Amino acid sequence: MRVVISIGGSVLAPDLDADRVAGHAAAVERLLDEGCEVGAVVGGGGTARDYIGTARQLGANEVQLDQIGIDVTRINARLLIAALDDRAAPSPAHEYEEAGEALRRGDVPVMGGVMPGQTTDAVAAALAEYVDADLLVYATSVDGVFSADPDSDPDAEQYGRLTGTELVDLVAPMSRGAGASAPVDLLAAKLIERSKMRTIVLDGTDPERIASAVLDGDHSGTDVVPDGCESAWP
Ligand SMILES: Nc1ncnc2c1ncn2[C@@H]1O[C@H](COP(=O)(O)OP(=O)(O)OP(=O)(O)O)[C@@H](O)[C@H]1O
Ligand SMILES: O=c1ccn([C@@H]2O[C@H](COP(=O)(O)O)[C@@H](O)[C@H]2O)c(=O)[nH]1
Repeated sequence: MRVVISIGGSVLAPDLDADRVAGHAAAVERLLDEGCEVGAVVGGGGTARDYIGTARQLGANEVQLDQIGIDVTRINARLLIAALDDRAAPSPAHEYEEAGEALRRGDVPVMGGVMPGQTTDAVAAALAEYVDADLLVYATSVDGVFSADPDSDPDAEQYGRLTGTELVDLVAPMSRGAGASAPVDLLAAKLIERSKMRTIVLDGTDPERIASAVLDGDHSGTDVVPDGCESAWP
């Protein structure tokens, strides 16, 4: 199975804890040992938001803020690369072709951001489409997609399953400024919708959950399925 895993910065590096990063690398290595091909995309988390917030106060425009965010995602990507050692390509891929070549060589390509105006959610969706992945997993800080932000609305209800179009409709009204938070960004949702990519959004704070979802289909997050698909898996 070929899988792309998007690891939120708030999941991989809410602080600088080597054991946490090593745990995520170990989950990726377990997938490799089970015969999966893995591509990884890493987000910027709270560190990116802190830098973006400070630069916004200094008058930076949104593209400049996005560029700062991209730099932080690439630093976080380097942490995962360090933990994966010789199983990863040695530096974060800046382009999908570069990532695809690493995957063909048998290395794990690790990407951060690539261009302003989006988040690493979209990078992961584009990489998954580019490499014809069988599965895309978003490991984020909440267990799936909810009817409202579960961090601020106690009545938010989790969706067990959504179609690509339902996901697009849900995230379309959400903020798109640099550093914004959403289960996935709008471009990612549109790429998932058009590629009919089998996608899971789950709580990835325990990296073993990511491995279980990929290897056993065992998770408690949200499945995103192609439009018109009645069952969880096409
Ligand atoms: N409808 C919703 N369903 C799920 N999460 C939502 C929703 N609306 C807002 N969110 C927020 O989205 C956040 C997850 O996205 P966020 O981009 O902040 O983190 P991430 O995926 O770990 O990536 P990173 O921290 O790198 O940006 C959750 O913490 C949650 O508060
Ligand atoms: O391709 C990209 C990826 C990211 N950004 C900017 O970085 C921050 C942090 O990324 P997250 O994926 O949200 O952790 C994001 O909010 C964007 O401002 C980008 O511009 N392009």
